[in-house]
Amino acid sequence: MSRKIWVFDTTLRDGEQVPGAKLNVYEKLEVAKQLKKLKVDMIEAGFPSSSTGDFNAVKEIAKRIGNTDDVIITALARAVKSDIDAVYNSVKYAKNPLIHIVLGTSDIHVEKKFGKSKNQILDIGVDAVKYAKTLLPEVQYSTEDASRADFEYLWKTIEAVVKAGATIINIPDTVGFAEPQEFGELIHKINDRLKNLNDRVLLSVHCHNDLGMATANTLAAIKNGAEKVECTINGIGERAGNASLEEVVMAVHTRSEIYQAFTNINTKEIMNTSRMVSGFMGLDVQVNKAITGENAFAHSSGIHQDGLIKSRNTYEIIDPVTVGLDDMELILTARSGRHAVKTAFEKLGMNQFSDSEFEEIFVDFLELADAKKEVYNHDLYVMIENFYKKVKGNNQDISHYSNNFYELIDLQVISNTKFPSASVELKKADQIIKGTAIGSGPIDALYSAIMNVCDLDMKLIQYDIRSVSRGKEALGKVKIQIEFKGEIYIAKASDTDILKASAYAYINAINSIVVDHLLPVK
Ligand SMILES: CC(=O)SCCNC(=O)CCNC(=O)[C@H](O)C(C)(C)COP(=O)(O)OP(=O)(O)OC[C@H]1O[C@@H](n2cnc3c(N)ncnc32)[C@H](O)[C@@H]1OP(=O)(O)O
Ligand SMILES: CC(C)C(=O)C(=O)O
Ligand SMILES: [Mg+2]
Repeated sequence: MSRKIWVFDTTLRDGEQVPGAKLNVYEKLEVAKQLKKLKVDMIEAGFPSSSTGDFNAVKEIAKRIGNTDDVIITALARAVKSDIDAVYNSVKYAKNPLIHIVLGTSDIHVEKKFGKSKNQILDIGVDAVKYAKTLLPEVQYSTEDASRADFEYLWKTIEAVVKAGATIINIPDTVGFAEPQEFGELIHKINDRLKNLNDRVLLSVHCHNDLGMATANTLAAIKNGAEKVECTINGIGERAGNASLEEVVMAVHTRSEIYQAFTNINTKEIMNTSRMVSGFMGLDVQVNKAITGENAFAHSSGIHQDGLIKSRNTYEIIDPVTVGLDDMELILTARSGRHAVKTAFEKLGMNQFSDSEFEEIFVDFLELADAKKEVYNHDLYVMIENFYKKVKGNNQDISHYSNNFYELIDLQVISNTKFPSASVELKKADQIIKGTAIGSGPIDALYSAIMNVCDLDMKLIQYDIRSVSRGKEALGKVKIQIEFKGEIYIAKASDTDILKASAYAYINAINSIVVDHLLPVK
């Protein structure tokens, strides 16, 4: 029988422990609002005793996001009265508040961190739970560093805090030391004893990714009786991060026959949540990251693209729509094969060529792809038009399409503190068009100058630049998102000159808009 797995999101507490990822109260509220849309069961909103700012953020989240029955709001406390008071005084505004207490259980923590005996630490933990219970009925106890603790002491702690009133027992693999088989066995043993002791207490896990096994350990725990999992969006968190929410949830969703479980998560909100967290925290998502990485649903090699065109399940185990994307992406590169290229032409309504003509076009395609890395739809128009010009003397219907695209001829950008300015020269059909602009910075000036030339009402909503190689000749890779008439256009370009890369990316986006909205009717 399928059972529910409770999803506890700690992006705003463990996730926020990432250096530089600190959010202000407004950003925390926005993320919490989005987590509610994602339908997580519990939100750990912060560590209220750490600063007045965090106390206020937790309080606002409790008031504004915790005001309905469908979400539990919690925050973390040490086994210290003032920390517990801070949690209580901030989460108490929620409809369903929970106090979360953490205290070490391994010999290393007990002896080295606290310099106390095991019995002393046990008493501190029990007293903390008893005190928290005088404030709220729901109390979670985290046995920090449980995976490195002596098992009988760990169990003695669990038994004592459950008797003191803890309603959730959380087993953390605090330093990501556990291995899936071993962690599964640990959870199995605890689950067995816990169900005999008090079957209303929820068994939870919290895994870290130091050896890259946070997701695997969390899933092993689910198989062995864990009822609640602690995760973060994009797997962010202390050091190598936590179990990634999207990976755990999509594994349970995709392989439910193995886990015999389900979660309440609205998977269609996964990408929105990932992008918001990455944007606010300034933490890029690794391109090949499972589920939320830029390439997770992008296919670029010919054999895969051919398989996908014939039947999507050849290389696709999750429909991208399930996680909130529009569709899979077939990226045309020099590794693409004939099936993918032909399909791309067909999608643009260009399939009037014979097989032998296509072979010639495909040679041109490979030449362009080798030079340009990624080939866009507007490149296909230009390519086909050039082909017909070459072989048939420019008398085909489609020959007027490329007259609508823009090409960069030259640019000059002056960056100074007072008036950063740019001038550009673009080509459209046989015309050379020039534009100038000032801006708040060099890229703003450059993009304003191009926009003046193209006269399109579009909005730049994201601009990312990164270096993709080392040294003086390093390539700058620019990725942008543009909004035009409510649609989002993503475009990329790379060049050793970052201003040129920025301009090429912008012009790629503009030409994609032209393909969709401004080409003459076929
Ligand atoms: C595994 C985890 O992720 S745990 C959560 C980690 N998160 C954080 O640390 C949140 C941010 N932290 C902070 O703002 C601060 O460290 C505070 C407010 C918690 C404490 O600040 P300070 O009082 O200045 O103490 P400091 O951080 O230097 O040292 C920690 C103290 O707490 C004690 N402590 C650590 N964990 C616990 C615990 N779970 N229960 C009780 N005491 C604890 C330590 O032994 C040390 O005590 P000592 O001063 O008697 O040696
Ligand atoms: C507070 C606890 C659950 C924690 O973050 C850890 O042990 O990693
Ligand atoms: Mg942690």
